Amino acid sequence: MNILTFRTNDELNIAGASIITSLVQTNPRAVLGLATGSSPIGIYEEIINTFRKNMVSFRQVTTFNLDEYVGLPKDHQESYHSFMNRQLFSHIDLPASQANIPDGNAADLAAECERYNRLLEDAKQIDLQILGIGNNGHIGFNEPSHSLISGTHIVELKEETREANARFFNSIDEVPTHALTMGVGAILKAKTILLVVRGEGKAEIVHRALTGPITTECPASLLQTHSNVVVLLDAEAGKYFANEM
Ligand SMILES: N[C@@H]1[C@@H](O)[C@H](O)[C@@H](COP(=O)(O)O)O[C@@H]1O
Repeated sequence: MNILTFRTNDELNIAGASIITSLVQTNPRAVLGLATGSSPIGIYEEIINTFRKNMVSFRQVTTFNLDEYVGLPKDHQESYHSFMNRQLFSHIDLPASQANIPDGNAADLAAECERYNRLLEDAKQIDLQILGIGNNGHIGFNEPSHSLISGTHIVELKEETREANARFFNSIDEVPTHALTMGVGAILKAKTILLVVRGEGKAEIVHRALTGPITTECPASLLQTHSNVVVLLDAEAGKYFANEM
């Protein structure tokens, strides 16, 4: 595992974006796994800057997003469809037909999970998966549990996750109770995983996940079993690693 701590957000964003853009420059048909949340936003901004300088094209890239809320209209400000359009897709040349996000409004959610699993299988392997980490150690929306699910599935969000995400809504009552998420198996199948964590609030959980026991009660701890994980931390999130590097 390659754990990097950055003094400034700019440095972190440039490093994260350059890992992704150099992958796409060398492999224009790369398959990218994308994440929402506040952590990847600065990296997406840097990717857009690189695109605007005509240094990279996403025309042949395929993307898979990790997750989506159930029952939130696609055009709701906080749906992950809206998030991705706002933060990345509307600014680059990725064809809409190659950008995959689970449909949390599908009439048959189980069939939607199957459809998403099939798309992932057809794509063979995600070349690079961007990840954040939840306050409770979740990845995507794979919540702590006594067992984890490998494929895309419906998940009931933990109260603490709804509380953490309530900051994006008018009140916690508006935060959906369920989501569709790629499973931990699909995430770990990615060739490279890029974990991005920012802020003091995440310092303890990211340290526990990467150095503590590997347990389904902290889904991010399973990243320790993957052979190619790059971790980008800001100084605050990385404070417990300071003595170890
Ligand atoms: N489903 C997303 C996760 O994929 C993300 O990692 C997490 C952390 O978000 P942030 O980066 O804002 O801390 O938020 C949500 O719960």
